[in-house]
Parts: sequence; structure tokens; C-alpha cells
Amino acid sequence: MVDLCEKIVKIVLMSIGEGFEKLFYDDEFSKCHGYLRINNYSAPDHDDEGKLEKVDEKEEVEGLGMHTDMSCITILYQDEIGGLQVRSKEGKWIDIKPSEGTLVVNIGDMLQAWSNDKLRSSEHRVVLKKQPYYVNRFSMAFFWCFEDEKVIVAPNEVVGDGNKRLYSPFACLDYLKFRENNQRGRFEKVGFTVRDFAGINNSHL
Ligand SMILES: O=C(O)CCC(=O)C(=O)O
Ligand SMILES: [Fe+2]
Repeated sequence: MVDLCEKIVKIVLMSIGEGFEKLFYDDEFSKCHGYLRINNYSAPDHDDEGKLEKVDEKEEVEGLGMHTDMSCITILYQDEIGGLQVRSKEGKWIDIKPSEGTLVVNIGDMLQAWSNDKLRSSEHRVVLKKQPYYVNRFSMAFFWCFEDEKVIVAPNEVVGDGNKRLYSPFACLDYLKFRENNQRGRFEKVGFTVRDFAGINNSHL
């Protein structure tokens, strides 16, 4: 996983500037660390015997509310039940269908801030469709993050001549605390992204 994250971060850096992976990887990303979270979603609205109370398979229940990940990147595995959705720039929800042998990669908030919004932290959620039988949904997310004490400052080369630096330098831990304090339940509330933390409005995204 660590090797995979390193490779993906380097490719992402290449995508925002020629030679950026050579210029920035060692200095900025070599102290990144990862952690794995296993998510277990119970099936919506089944009775004690596991039967669906009212069968309406079209009905959807939010399993995990819209949020952004606090990582640089996240590598995600979802099982065959599906339900992951990503929000487009226009605000449309797009199904990310499970496909055997594939993983999903999300850009997270830390890389959004570091790249001065050249990279966009994906807004995503999980919706569970009611099934006629009881079945749990599993997913595994590996979050690849800057070290807590790192102060994120978008480098001049990344910001580019004539562009404004959008984020004042901030320590990762301060952002993590900001999100923790605002979490009700888990990620149920959207709006608590790195742009809110920095006091930037979202109109241009
Ligand atoms: O369960 C999923 O597919 C998504 C999980 C997720 O977004 C997260 O753990 O941050
Ligand atoms: Fe997530």
C-alpha cells in the first residue's frame, strides 16, 4: 500500500507540473503515513429476522454522508454491493460502480490545499439501496496523509506566477482538529472542508 501511494502521489505531482515529482516528492511527501479504516454498513430497514420490512428496492438510505477525506490521497476498496457516489463540479452525483480487481483513488483535502486547489478533494458519499435480503456492505479505505505537524504551504512553482495563494499556511493537526470538532456522528455534515477551515468560499470549484 505504501509503495502504491508513493507511486500515485508522484504521478499526481507530474500531472500538475513537469518534473514536480522530482522537485517536491522527497522534501514534501517522504514523511507521509497511512492508516486503514474498515467500514461495515448494516443493511437498511430489516426486521429481526433479516427480512425487509417494506420492499422498495428503489429507495435509498444514506450510509455515509457527503464528505471529503482529510488525506493527501485515499485508496478505496468497496465490495460488490456498490453505493459509492462522487459529486461532479456541477453538483451531480455519479455512481462509482464496483469492479472486480479495481480500487478507487480519491484526492484528499491535504493535497487540495498543498496544490492551491489545482487538485480537487473529491466530495463523496455512500448510499445504500434497500435489498430484498439482508446483506452488509464492506469497504476499506487507506488514507495516505502528511505528518500531523507538517505546515502546508503551496510552493511558489505550484501556485504559479500571477496567481494568489489561497490558503494561509496551516498545520495539518489544526485542520484535523477542526474537522473532529465539527463532526456530528461521523461525517454526516458537509461543509466542513479544508476551504471552510481556510475561510474560502466554494463558488469557483
Ligand atoms: O464506503 C465507502 O465506499 C467510502 C468510505 C469513505 O468514503 C471513507 O471511509 O472515507
Ligand atoms: Fe471518504
